[in-house]
Amino acid sequence: MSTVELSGVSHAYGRTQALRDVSLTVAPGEVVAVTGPSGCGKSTLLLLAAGVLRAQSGRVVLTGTDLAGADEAARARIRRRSVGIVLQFGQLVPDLPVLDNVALPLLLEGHAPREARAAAAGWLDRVGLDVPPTTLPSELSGGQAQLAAAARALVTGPLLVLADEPTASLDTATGRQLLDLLVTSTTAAGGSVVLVSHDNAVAARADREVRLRAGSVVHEVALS
Ligand SMILES: Nc1ncnc2c1ncn2[C@@H]1O[C@H](COP(=O)(O)OP(=O)(O)OP(=O)(O)O)[C@@H](O)[C@H]1O
Repeated sequence: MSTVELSGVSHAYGRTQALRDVSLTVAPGEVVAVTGPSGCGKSTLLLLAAGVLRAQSGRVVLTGTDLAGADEAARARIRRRSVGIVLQFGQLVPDLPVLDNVALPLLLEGHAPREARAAAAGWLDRVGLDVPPTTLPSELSGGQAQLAAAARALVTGPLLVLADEPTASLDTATGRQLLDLLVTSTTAAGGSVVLVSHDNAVAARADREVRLRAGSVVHEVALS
């Protein structure tokens, strides 16, 4: 079973056709880089794969479930269980201390608060975010927020990590370390990673590169 499979997916925002007839299958353990110029549809592809956006045509099957037949609550459940998402600007819950932000996916899955916070503290440590656990997202730098978002994405041990420019706000060395952690911790457990990036160093970390232009796949190349 593929981790995620998009078949002939198209998506428009009003009159802007963001994706046209895109197909992409990501196998267990595979790392795929989605590249291409600004506005070519990379983020839209990621949001469709996560079931955040609903495909207007075509099919998205996420960890064996056809999302077309899943309502918003069911899609949120699959996402919580199987997907870790790192977006460009962290997108943490503003009112929650950073430790609770990272623990949140486990708390929503019914884990005991103590256990969830201990796991969250472990991931904050692994991503290298050294701030007091009561720090609020507004007190973090952009790079620190990105590290916290990565910890939150990894805390559940997801089958699929979707990362949109995950190293954009980080210095080169920290970015490389975070990328290594995202890839090795996910693939070691048989999970897959889809990385959206402009950065060639990020794309080079993938097994396969899928290049988009104006909403279509224009190039696909195996990197290793
Ligand atoms: N919420 C939205 N409402 C309207 N148009 C949108 C929305 N999100 C994206 N678009 C448009 O859809 C197209 C694809 O956008 P998308 O964000 O997927 O591209 P991208 O490749 O991720 O860009 P970037 O590299 O700049 O982040 C663009 O033309 C963009 O302007």
